[in-house]
Amino acid sequence: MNQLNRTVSAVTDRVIGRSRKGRASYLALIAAQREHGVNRKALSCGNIAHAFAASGEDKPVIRAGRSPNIGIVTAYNDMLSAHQPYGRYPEILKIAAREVGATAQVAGGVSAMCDGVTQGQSGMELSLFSRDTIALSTAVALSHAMFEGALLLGICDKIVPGLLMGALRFGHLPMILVPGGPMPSGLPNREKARVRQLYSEGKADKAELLEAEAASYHAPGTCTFYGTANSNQMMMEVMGLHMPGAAFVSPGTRLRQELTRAAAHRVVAIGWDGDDYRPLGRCIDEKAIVNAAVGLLATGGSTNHTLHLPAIARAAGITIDWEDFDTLSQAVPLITRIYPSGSSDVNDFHAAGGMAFVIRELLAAGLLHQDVLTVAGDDLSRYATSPTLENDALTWIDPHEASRDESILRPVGAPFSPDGGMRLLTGNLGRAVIKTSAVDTSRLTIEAPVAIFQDQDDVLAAFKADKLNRDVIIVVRFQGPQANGMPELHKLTPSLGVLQDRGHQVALLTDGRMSGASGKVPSAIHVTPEAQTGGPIGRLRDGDHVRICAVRGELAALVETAEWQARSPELPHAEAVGTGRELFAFMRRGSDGAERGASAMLMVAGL
Ligand SMILES: O=C(O)[C@H](O)[C@@H](O)[C@H](O)[C@H](O)COP(=O)(O)O
Ligand code: SF4
Repeated sequence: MNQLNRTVSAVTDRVIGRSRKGRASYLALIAAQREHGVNRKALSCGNIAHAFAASGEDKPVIRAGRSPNIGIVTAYNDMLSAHQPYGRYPEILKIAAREVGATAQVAGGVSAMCDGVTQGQSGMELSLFSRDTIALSTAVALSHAMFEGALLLGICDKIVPGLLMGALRFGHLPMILVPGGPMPSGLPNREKARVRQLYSEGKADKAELLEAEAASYHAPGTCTFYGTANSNQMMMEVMGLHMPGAAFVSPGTRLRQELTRAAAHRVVAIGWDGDDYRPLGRCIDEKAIVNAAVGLLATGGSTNHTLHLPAIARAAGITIDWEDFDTLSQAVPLITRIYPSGSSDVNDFHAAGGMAFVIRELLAAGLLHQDVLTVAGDDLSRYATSPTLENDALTWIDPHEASRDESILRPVGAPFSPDGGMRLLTGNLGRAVIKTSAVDTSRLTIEAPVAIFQDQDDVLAAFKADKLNRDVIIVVRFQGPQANGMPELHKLTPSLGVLQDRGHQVALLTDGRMSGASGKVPSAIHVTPEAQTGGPIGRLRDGDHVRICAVRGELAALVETAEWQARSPELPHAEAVGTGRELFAFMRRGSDGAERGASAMLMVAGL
């Protein structure tokens, strides 16, 4: 085992120290759940009869109660191309469970929003809190207590974080995440983005734009850019919660089917009464959380995980913050370039060596904890191998060196960038996050006058009216969790990209979010405290000069101190209604700050 990198070790110790109390009570909870919780043996005859009434050919086995019964929590729907393949998974998993003398039942379904369908629409204001809704639905599913293990079917943005946040509260159960894989590559992401920029300038019409979009998003499977969904898949590998190498194998292939089948077999093998019991709550410990952050930084993953990883960690009694990301970022090199940080997509990445290469490189450099509890074993190097079929049987091999493409994957010793490009910004405007891996190095410091907006549509109107054709920092505020649910403002990307391509110094400053697919325009996002709670971003006035510097980690309003202190922030905005937003008012009002993960559910639960 390689010597652990000093920074990774120090951050891990910091996280362990900070989490000591929370983690101890969490481990006590899951131990108590296992010993005295409501488990199948504690259910009444009536409870169990209701549970197996419709179980068909599995009824005698479930009724006898002597074989493991696996709960399937599924995020299937037809809105997410990534989740569409899940429609057939319950049947596949039930058959696979029977092959090892077990049974499986769908414990429950969870909601799943496609952020691509809601991007730029009012539905996006439900997106972040759909994560906690998924966590709540996961708890409802598992509260049937009929299960000695669970399989979690989820891939996209808020779904994996939500599934884990809910499932961790049943962390005494062994669980495996079961992915579906990326859609085949269509129109390259860069070409799609080019047509979008042309359309935003009126140089392409709606028919051309729809043609490009439909050629890019064209089949079942996850979108092929490296956004939050595919960052989730990377994280599940480095946290050891998938079957090794399952992340980016294509849907509808024999290998995908065998990996899905193997997950059902494996969750039984690591189950309740076996001698290889691997409960989820022990797999997700401080080392796994730090490994997830390292994987995110090394691959240029989605900024959304600076919200989701703290939230997942809290559900396991662990606290990680933006200082930890920032410190790790200075020690973890960027070793992959996948759109928006490069021109290749996840299929190219997978074909070039993919996660097996990344994990092998990071382990060899001591940047990942190797001695971790995973669903596949006690050594993360299991995930530095690639699944394949040999004589029709699933096996794992060392990744082929030959396929490595230096434009996509680099060794730790010769990275694309010496740092992971996820920085913490601090200053008199509060704290924010900026991702630099997709930003040209000439744009890491932007100092310009601000143009203040309360809504992304107002920005687009100003752009169309040619009012932004200059050096400018676009401020979109009242976009935080308590204001309107902290939507992604990714719809701004094409227009801001046009301004940047015209040679202007352009940046975005917001208490909202960006998509994991956003990239080239420097954006200081997740500003906390948010405007809605009186945060200093609310004091900015049109024309103020602001400096955003990702090199020094600075976020500063260049306003004379006395003047700055004398200003009062803009008053909180009225809450929107429509598209169900009023139903999420309790989550907005109870939400804590972005750096804690923006969750009323966790905050009120005292987690
Ligand atoms: O964080 C993310 O990765 C995004 O939320 C992503 O899931 C979303 O779907 C984008 O909106 C897709 O990109 P386009 O909107 O550019 O198609
Ligand atoms: S990656 Fe985004 S756009 Fe694609 S299916 Fe998932 S949520 Fe929808």
